[in-house]
Amino acid sequence: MNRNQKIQQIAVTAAQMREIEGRIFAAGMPVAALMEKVAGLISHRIKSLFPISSFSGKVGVLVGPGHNGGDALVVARELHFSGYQVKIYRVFPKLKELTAQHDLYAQSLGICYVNELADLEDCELIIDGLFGFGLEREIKDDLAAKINQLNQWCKTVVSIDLPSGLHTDSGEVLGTAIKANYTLCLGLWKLGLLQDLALEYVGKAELIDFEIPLTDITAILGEMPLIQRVTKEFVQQHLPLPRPAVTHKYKQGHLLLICGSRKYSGGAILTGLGARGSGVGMLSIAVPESLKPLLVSHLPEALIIGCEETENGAIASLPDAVDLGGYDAIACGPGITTEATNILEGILANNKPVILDADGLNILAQLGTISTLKNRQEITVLTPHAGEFKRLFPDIENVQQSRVEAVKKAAELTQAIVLLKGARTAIANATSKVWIVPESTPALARGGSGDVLTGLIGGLLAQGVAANINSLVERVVIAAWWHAQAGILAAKERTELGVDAFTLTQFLSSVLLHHFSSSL
Ligand SMILES: NC(=O)C1=CN([C@@H]2O[C@H](COP(=O)(O)OP(=O)(O)OC[C@H]3O[C@@H](n4cnc5c(N)ncnc54)[C@H](O)[C@@H]3O)[C@@H](O)[C@H]2O)[C@@H](O)CC1
Ligand SMILES: Nc1ncnc2c1ncn2[C@@H]1O[C@H](COP(=O)(O)OP(=O)(O)O)[C@@H](O)[C@H]1O
Ligand SMILES: [K+]
Repeated sequence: MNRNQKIQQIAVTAAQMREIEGRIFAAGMPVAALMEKVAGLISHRIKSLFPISSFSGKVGVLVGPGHNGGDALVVARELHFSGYQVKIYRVFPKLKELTAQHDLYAQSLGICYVNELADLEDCELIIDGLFGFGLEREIKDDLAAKINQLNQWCKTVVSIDLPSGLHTDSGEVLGTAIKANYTLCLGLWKLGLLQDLALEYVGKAELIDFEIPLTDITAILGEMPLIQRVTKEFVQQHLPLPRPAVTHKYKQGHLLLICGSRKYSGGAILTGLGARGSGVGMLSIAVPESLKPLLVSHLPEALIIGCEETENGAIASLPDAVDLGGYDAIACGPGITTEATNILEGILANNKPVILDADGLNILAQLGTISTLKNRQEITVLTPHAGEFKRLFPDIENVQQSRVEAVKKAAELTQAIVLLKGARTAIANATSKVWIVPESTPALARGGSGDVLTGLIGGLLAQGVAANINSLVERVVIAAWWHAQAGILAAKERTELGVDAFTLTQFLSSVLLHHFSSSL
């Protein structure tokens, strides 16, 4: 794996970034030299994103009191030298020493300084250098009002490091925050940029690599950082590809899906199609007897097991002939309704990897037996969205404000793999490792797309079990990435409104062709 691939996998908190920078400075790198280097890279990127020939060249630069403001002043100077018409708006009279020096120099060059935010209204491009990872307190009063005013303007805004006002770790808005079109994140991805709460503010985000030595990164984060961004390279490493030349269907995993009811029949089909997309060797689907013809017509390759039904058309029991021990993995939940309680108890008592979603999770919450999950010998995967998560873990607070912390706690509590769905899905296991899927699309915010994910996870897990892979969490992680990428590809072809769950299943193999065709 090359340097870029390695650093793309890392996400850091403000405290970790400070420690990493501290090592660089302690090793002798002058702070001023680093600022010059970093801001040089930022200027270069801004010049290529917004060539002076492509607009009026009028740029407003917001300067805060710390080194984020220092970066902004160096950028202002470089853009000025390149012919842009730069106006600097310094928001605070008091500046950190290095920032103050750049401020003096910019003044000496005759760069225009303005006294009011309103004086930047004729600028087409705004550079946000108010706060970076040093923001400690809420933004209030006058400054908050100015940021809100700026957000009302239809300007292109580039934020340095992160949009000013966002909490570096949680992505929470501290009072108010700048809505950026671009965020140029410096050195290493800040965790907050990967949180649902931040997304409305971040715009397109990219990493500006200023060559932090890998030794300094590993000294603080370890060889395997506890929080990882899921990258294409990671996925490629863990996909069940290429298949062994000599194999047969049972060696490629046998997955049992337990899903559907008279009321929710489509969920069973979508879960089945998600599993189909995984390439799993054998697929069995247990549904209420009356759904059998429907399932056979949609998934002719699957073994459809008709089950006795309750009066309301939910699965009452699995046929005696079904031996749960005969499957590599069992996924249960989509559309089963909360009547199927005994089914859930049965599969949890069985020692096979289990994936629980939707009503499977709701039953678990009703039973109040979440704490018994930690006694299971085999892995359990829980895939809640935020609502299901709150029902399952009522004692874990602030789920949306602190998704990474929440998912970590849930995994510790249950010793399960917990996947918290969202715009930036986060997955944790009992060793406190967290993976975040850094790219997705709101096109997926539609009924049924979660069912597809359950089937995909199930199929990848079953293949992993059949292949005797000793760590299976990666299979869950790659399923979440694959699912999100299918949404992205489908949205590119069909627009964000064109990605119904069935369509999503049709894009699963396109993802592999799109990203990995050279090695398939
Ligand atoms: N040292 C360097 O040369 C480098 C600097 N970088 C830049 O430096 C930034 C971090 O710099 P700093 O540690 O100076 O922090 P910031 O520039 O993010 O801001 C900290 C300053 O803002 C003040 N402050 C915090 N919250 C406030 C609030 N709500 N209202 C008013 N004032 C508030 C603090 O007292 C402090 O003076 C990074 O985000 C990045 O832009 C690095 O990325 C690259 C290397
Ligand atoms: N705004 C969004 N951006 C990206 N992905 C989203 C967004 N909203 C939902 N998703 C994804 O869509 C899926 C929805 O799953 P879920 O809520 O279980 O729906 P359902 O039960 O109807 O299938 C999840 O994988 C989730 O991560
Ligand atoms: K900023």
